[in-house]
Amino acid sequence: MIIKKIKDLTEEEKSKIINRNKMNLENIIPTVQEILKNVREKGDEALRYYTKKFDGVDIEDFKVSKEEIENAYNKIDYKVIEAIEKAAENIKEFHEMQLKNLKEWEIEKNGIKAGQILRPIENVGCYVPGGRAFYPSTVLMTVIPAKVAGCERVIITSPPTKEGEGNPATLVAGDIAKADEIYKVGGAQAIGAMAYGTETIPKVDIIVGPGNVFVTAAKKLVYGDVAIDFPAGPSEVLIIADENANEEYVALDFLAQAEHDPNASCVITTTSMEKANSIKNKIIEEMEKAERREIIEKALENSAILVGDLDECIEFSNEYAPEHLEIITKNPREVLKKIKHAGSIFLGEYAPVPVGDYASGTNHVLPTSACARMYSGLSVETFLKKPTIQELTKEGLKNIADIVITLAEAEGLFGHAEAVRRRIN
Ligand SMILES: NC(=O)c1ccc[n+]([C@@H]2O[C@H](COP(=O)([O-])OP(=O)(O)OC[C@H]3O[C@@H](n4cnc5c(N)ncnc54)[C@H](O)[C@@H]3O)[C@@H](O)[C@H]2O)c1
Ligand SMILES: N[C@H](CO)Cc1c[nH]c[nH+]1
Ligand SMILES: [Zn+2]
Repeated sequence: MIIKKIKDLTEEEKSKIINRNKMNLENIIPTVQEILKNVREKGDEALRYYTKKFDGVDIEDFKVSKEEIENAYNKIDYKVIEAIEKAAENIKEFHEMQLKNLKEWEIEKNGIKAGQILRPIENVGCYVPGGRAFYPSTVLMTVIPAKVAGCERVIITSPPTKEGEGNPATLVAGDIAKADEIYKVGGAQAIGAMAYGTETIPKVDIIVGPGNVFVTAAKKLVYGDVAIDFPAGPSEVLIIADENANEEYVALDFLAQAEHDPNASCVITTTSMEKANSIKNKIIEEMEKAERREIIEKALENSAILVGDLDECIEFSNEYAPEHLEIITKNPREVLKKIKHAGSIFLGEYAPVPVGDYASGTNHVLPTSACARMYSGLSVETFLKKPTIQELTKEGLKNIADIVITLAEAEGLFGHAEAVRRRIN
C-alpha cells in the first residue's frame, strides 16, 4: 500500500491507482469470450460444464423450485429474514420516490404537441454475486427498483452453494422482493445465458447487477446484444478525511470495502502525513483481527493513502471517480459542493458505506473503475425507457412544413419532403 503526497506521485503510481482493474479486465477477455461463445452455441450443456469447472458442482436443473424457496425460510435465522424485510421496505420507499420524480410531460406550441412518456423494460436479468460471499442484499437492490418501475419479468441468476443449492438467504430475498424466477448459475456463463437464452434460462432485454472481474468483463462483451446497466465490478471506496476524522472509523471503512475482493481498491486522501500514518497504523491493527485477512491483504496492493491539502484531496477524488465516496471532514456539505463524480456519497462520520450497502434505502449497485464519471448507480430510471411522442394539427404541420421540407431536400431525401408536402396541399 502506497503512502505518499499527492503531488509527489509519479505518473506510473498515479495511473496504477486511477486505472484500477483495467489490466485485470483486459487479461481475462479471451477466457470470457470463449465462455460466452460456448454458452451461446451449447446452451445448458455449457452452463453445466462451467458450473462444474468454476463452482465445483453438478447441476441438472438450474431453475430454483417453489419448494426450495419455501425450505430456504427454515434454513436461516428469523432475525435475518426480518432484516431482509426491513431493508426491503427502505429500499422500496427510496425507489418509489425516484419513480414519483420521473414525470411524463408534453409541450404545445403552434399546433404541435411534443412530449415524453415512460415505459418499463419488459424482461430484466439480475446478476446476484455469490463467489467469495453471498449477496441477498443485491437481490433487493436489483429486483425492487425493477418491480417499482413496472417490469414484467424479473429473473435472478446467482452462483450455487458448494452443495449445488441456491443460497438460502438469496432465495428468501428473491421471494420477498417478488422476483419471478431464480436460477442457480453464476459467473460469465450466467451473463451469457441471460444475454442469449438457453433451454432453461430466458433471454432478457437488460442485464443488471454487480460481480467480479469475470462477470464485469462478460457484461461489457454482451453489451449491444442486450442492454446492461454499467460496469459494477470489484468494490471501491475513496475516503476524504481531514484532521478531525476519527482514524479508527476511517480504517474500519477502508477494510470494509477491502474484504469484498482481492481486486477491491481503497484510497484515503487526507490532509497531513501524521494523519496518514496514524490511519495506516489503525489499518494494520484492525487488519490483524479481520476475518477475511487473505482477501484484504491482496486488496491492499491496489490501495493507497495520499496526502494533500483539502482541495488537492477533492481534486484527486474527482479524478478517481469512486464507486463510494466518504467525506469525513469538519464540513462535509462544503466539500460536497466541489464533488463532480461518485457513485454514492456518504457524509460525516456516522455514515459508513455499509449503511448504503444494506439499509439506508439508496442503491448499492454502483459504477466502478471510474465509470462514475459518466454513469449513476442503479435506479428506477435504469428500468424505464422514455419514448417520445408528437401530435400535430393540420395547422401545426403547415407551421413547420417549410423547415422539414427544406432540410429533407438538403439531405437529398425527397420522399421525406413529399410526405409532408402532400398533407398540407
Ligand atoms: N460495484 C458494485 O455495485 C458491487 C456491489 C456488490 C458487490 N460487488 C462486487 O461483486 C463481486 C462479487 O464477486 P464474487 O467473486 O464474490 O462473486 P461473483 O458471483 O461475481 O463471481 C463468482 C463466479 O465467478 C466465476 N469465476 C470464478 N473464478 C473464475 C475463473 N478463474 N474463470 C472464470 N470464471 C470464474 C465463477 O463462475 C463463480 O460462480 C466483488 O468484487 C464485489 O466487490 C460490487
Ligand atoms: N459494498 C458493495 C458495493 O460495492 C455492496 C455490498 C453488498 N453487501 C455488502 N456490500
Ligand atoms: Zn460492501
